[in-house]
Amino acid sequence: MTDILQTEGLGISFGGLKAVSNVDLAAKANSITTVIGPNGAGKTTLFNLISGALKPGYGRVVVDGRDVTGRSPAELQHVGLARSFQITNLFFEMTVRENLRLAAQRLEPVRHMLWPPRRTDRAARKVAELIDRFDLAAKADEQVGTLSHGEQRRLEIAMCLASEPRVLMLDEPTQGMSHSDTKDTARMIRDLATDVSILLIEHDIGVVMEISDHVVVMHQGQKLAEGSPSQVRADPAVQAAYFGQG
Ligand SMILES: Nc1ncnc2c1ncn2[C@@H]1O[C@H](COP(=O)(O)OP(=O)(O)OP(=O)(O)O)[C@@H](O)[C@H]1O
Repeated sequence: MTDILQTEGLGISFGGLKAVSNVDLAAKANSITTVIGPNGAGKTTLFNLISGALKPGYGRVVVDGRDVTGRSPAELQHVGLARSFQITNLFFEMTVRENLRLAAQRLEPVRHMLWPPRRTDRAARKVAELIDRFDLAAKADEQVGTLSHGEQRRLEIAMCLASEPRVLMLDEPTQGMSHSDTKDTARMIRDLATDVSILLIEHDIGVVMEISDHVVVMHQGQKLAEGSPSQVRADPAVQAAYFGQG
């Protein structure tokens, strides 16, 4: 399998703090790569560096063989990298279908936007597919503000997929969810990896162990270990830095 996303010696410091220090990461196509680590380990900062929210101090970000270091989130969307910002991208007074329709809009060639009879085809198909895939049919015409927290989180992920990215970054997708919503969301994320490569930050170790193909452990800004879920779990350095905490 080829690497769809790589970081090479990536890092940034805030004053004297090495928040992310010289991190090499490689995510395989159509797999789930999960970044774990204790609070303050540098996971979110690493995501910010990859997704263009922060400019790296040094190092490179490569998506599908292209150097995209320092590009803006909008530019990265064009090379197929999308990041879910939890529920902050949702329009709460619009329906689920309308939210998805807006997110799918960029699938339409510009000439179709100017020619109404052809306009809806591809985006409408995508919206229908996402409603089905994310179990949102019963809520499709409800205002987003009336949905449960778990449904809103699922919709946010669905909206990221509307633009058909090749890499999807999810930052703690099960945070604040009930046990049953967590299980459903984990299953959906696992299913998604058949068509999109997923880079995940996840605190729920049960979810990490169940759905990850590859786990990268961060500690004090550095990559401490990586491997399969069971390899990482058995690593004494990881146990001391992370699992040993609980
Ligand atoms: N903009 C910033 N300015 C200064 N320090 C920062 C900034 N962003 C993050 N940090 C610091 O960098 C370190 C790494 O933070 P980061 O949020 O990346 O960790 P994390 O692993 O995502 O933690 P958590 O699991 O608690 O979300 C922390 O010490 C944090 O205080």
